Formats: sequence, structure tokens, C-alpha cells
Amino acid sequence: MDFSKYHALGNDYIVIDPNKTKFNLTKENIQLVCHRNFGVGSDGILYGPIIEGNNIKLKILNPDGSEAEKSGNGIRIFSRYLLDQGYINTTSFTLDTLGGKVLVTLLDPKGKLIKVDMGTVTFSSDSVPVAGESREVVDEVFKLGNTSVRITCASIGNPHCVIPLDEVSEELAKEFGPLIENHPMFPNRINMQLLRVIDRNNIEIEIWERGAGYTLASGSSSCAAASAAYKLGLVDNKLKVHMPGGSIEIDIDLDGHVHMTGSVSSVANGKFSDELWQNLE
Ligand SMILES: N[C@H](CCC[C@H](N)C(=O)O)C(=O)O
Repeated sequence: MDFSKYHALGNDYIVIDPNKTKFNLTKENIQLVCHRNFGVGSDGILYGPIIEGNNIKLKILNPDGSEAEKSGNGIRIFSRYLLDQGYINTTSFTLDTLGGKVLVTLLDPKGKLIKVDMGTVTFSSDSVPVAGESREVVDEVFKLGNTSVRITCASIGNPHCVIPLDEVSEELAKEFGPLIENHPMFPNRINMQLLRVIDRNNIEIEIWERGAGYTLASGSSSCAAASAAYKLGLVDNKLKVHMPGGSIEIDIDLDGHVHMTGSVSSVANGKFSDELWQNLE
């Protein structure tokens, strides 16, 4: 078996396990495997487990070949993979990501519902990062094309730009997304969420992901958008984030840790054909 494919609310990932298969983790190979027509197709690759002593590490790759510091849906999917493959025999464990350690709790024996302590969120321009003087980027006016919006930027390991609007849509996410993702204000590029507040315990987001484009759901985006709405005083600390692919529960605790609870679904286990790599020539 070369790979296992899962999705989390329609945000799909391919798990490639270096303990089971040889895979050269080059930009070209990542782009090809993730390609929706010439490859298997996915919103990214989860490469691991990379086991170092008692630590379990995973690498998170976007379809454009860039590496992400964190992925909420990716962490839940990877945790389910570890359970399915017998790597873990406890209901709670930590994982190492480029963006820091996360604490995972399996909420059911089959790993279909998983909770993750994603760590804390910072709005510091130096941490996200956002260009300009050091500040918290909260409710800042931002010129976008021939319009202007108000942005709140957050990092939960990976960077996010949250834009509250009265109405959100796929079309608007696809219009604003590339402009925000690649704007010079964001030296490491950035994920973008359009945010509509439904009430103090429900928000709706439309997502444009750094290195992946429009996606149906995003765990770290849910954490960032919920944290931004909470920082702006628009919601309580327990809320549901509604996305086109489904919803995620967020709980921001007293020490600022953001807890994300969501589902995971298995799609397939598979083998790459030798012919796949000919597309690289
Ligand atoms: N594209 C994101 C990583 C994946 C985030 C998303 N799929 C999630 O579930 O958090 C980035 O470059 O930061």
C-alpha cells in the first residue's frame, strides 16, 4: 500500500507513510500526486509518522508543494491513520508539527470524531507575520483592489487573514483569496477566511487556503476565524463553525488554548501506478 486517503468535511488528504513506502518528497511529486486530473487528487499530503524516540512527527504539504506549519483537518486525519494502522493504543497523544505540539483526543473507538488542542492564537504582526510596525492586527482597514475591507490576522502555527462581512460566498472567496494569499503584506503568504457571524455561538466561513486554493473546510481556519470573532467581541468562547463541507466545534479555554472537534472519514487505500511518474517527464 502506497497511500491512504481520508477527508475531513470534504478537505481531503493523502497520507504517505515513509515506514511503508519509498516516496521522494519533491515539489514535483507532491504537485503530481495532489493533481485532481493527472494524479490521485487531494488538498494536500500528510507525510509520516516520523518517529523520533517517543515523539511522533508529521509533515504537512500543500498541493503547490509548500510545507504548512499546521493543518487542523490534517492532524485529525493523521491521528485516525495512526489508529487505523496500529501505531497508537491510547485515546490521547501528542503530535509534533512544524508549528508546534498538538494534543489529540479520540472521542470514539473508531476515530471518526477527534478533538485537538491546537495551541494558542496570536494576533501579533511579528508572529503571523504581517508587514509594517509591530502591532496586533485586529480590525485593520485593508485596501483590496478597488474596495477596502477590515482584516484581523492570526497565527495558530500557520497564518490566517480573517475578513468579517455581512454576506460570504464561494465566488467572493475565489475573488479575494488569490489577492490576499499573495499580497506583499504577508511575507509567508496567508490563508484567508470570509467570516459571517450568525449569532454568538455560530459563525459561517468561506475559505481560500495558502497553497491549496478554495477548500470546503479547514480546521486551522476554523480556529483562526473563531478566535478573531471572539477577539472582536462578536461571539462567546464556545461556538460552531459552519463551512460548505460541514461544521467544526471550537472551544477557546481560559488560557487561550483553542480546542477543535470534528469528524474524519476514510476514503481509500491505494497503490501508485508506475505510469504516474511518467507525467513528470
Ligand atoms: N493550506 C494551509 C494548511 C492546511 C490548512 C487546512 N487544510 C486545515 O485543515 O487547517 C497552510 O498553508 O497554512
